Amino acid sequence: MSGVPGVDVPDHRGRTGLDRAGRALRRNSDVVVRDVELTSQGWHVLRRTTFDLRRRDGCWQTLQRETYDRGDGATILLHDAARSTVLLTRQFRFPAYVNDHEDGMLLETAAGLLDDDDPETAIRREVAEELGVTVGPVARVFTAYMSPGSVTEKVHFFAAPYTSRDRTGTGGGVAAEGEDIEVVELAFDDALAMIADGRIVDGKTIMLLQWWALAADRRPGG
Ligand SMILES: Nc1nc2c(ncn2[C@@H]2O[C@H](COP(=O)(O)OP(=O)(O)O[C@H]3O[C@H](CO)[C@@H](O)[C@H](O)[C@@H]3O)[C@@H](O)[C@H]2O)c(=O)[nH]1
Ligand SMILES: [Mg+2]
Repeated sequence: MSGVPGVDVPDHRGRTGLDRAGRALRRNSDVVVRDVELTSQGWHVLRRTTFDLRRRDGCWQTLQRETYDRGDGATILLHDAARSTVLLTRQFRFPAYVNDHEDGMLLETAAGLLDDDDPETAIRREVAEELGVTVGPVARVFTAYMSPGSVTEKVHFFAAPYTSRDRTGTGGGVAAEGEDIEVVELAFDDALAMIADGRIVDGKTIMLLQWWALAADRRPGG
């Protein structure tokens, strides 16, 4: 078959070859990729991959798995150790709203997709766009697959100090892309309490706040 958007002719975002991801993988001799089908190329890409997997008892089995590919992302915890505050975002998230969240308004650390940037460049861009903050040095914290059974995305986690002087813009996100982001400053202890009582329910945000709590003993004046 030819003339398939995203496969051999450009789709609405100019992409081709979207069915090729994974075909050449050889790193694991217990895995043989048989086929990759493009099942959807909307904003992001959904594939169905058929592969053989050698089980631990040596028997081979054939599996099909759907994989959602939206690229990699980055996120950052902005903290003011002197005032014991953190700077977060609040915005509407439809996937949470459609899955039981009361109003879909989620508190999160600033985050975004890398697009074509390296993780540090991307997170500086997102912090400026979403929080209106110009950050100095950022520290790499860790990198994590957030939903490895179905989503390819790796998220690069960062942390950086901020002060009120670094709040050089208003933030809010890119209105032309439909973003409407409230900048929310919280006392760190309140943020931890909000994890416990369910007012903070975003995974990356919980990870970074708990990392910051665990690191307290190692901080000057911690
Ligand atoms: N039209 C359209 N635009 C979309 C769509 N999906 C994403 N976008 C555009 O892509 C932008 C994504 O904004 P980012 O700031 O780059 O990403 P994010 O949604 O805030 O953060 C994502 O990345 C984090 C880290 O990787 C994730 O942790 C978080 O869950 C989230 O998915 C949106 O503002 C929007 O313009 C879509 O289906 N349709
Ligand atoms: Mg974002």
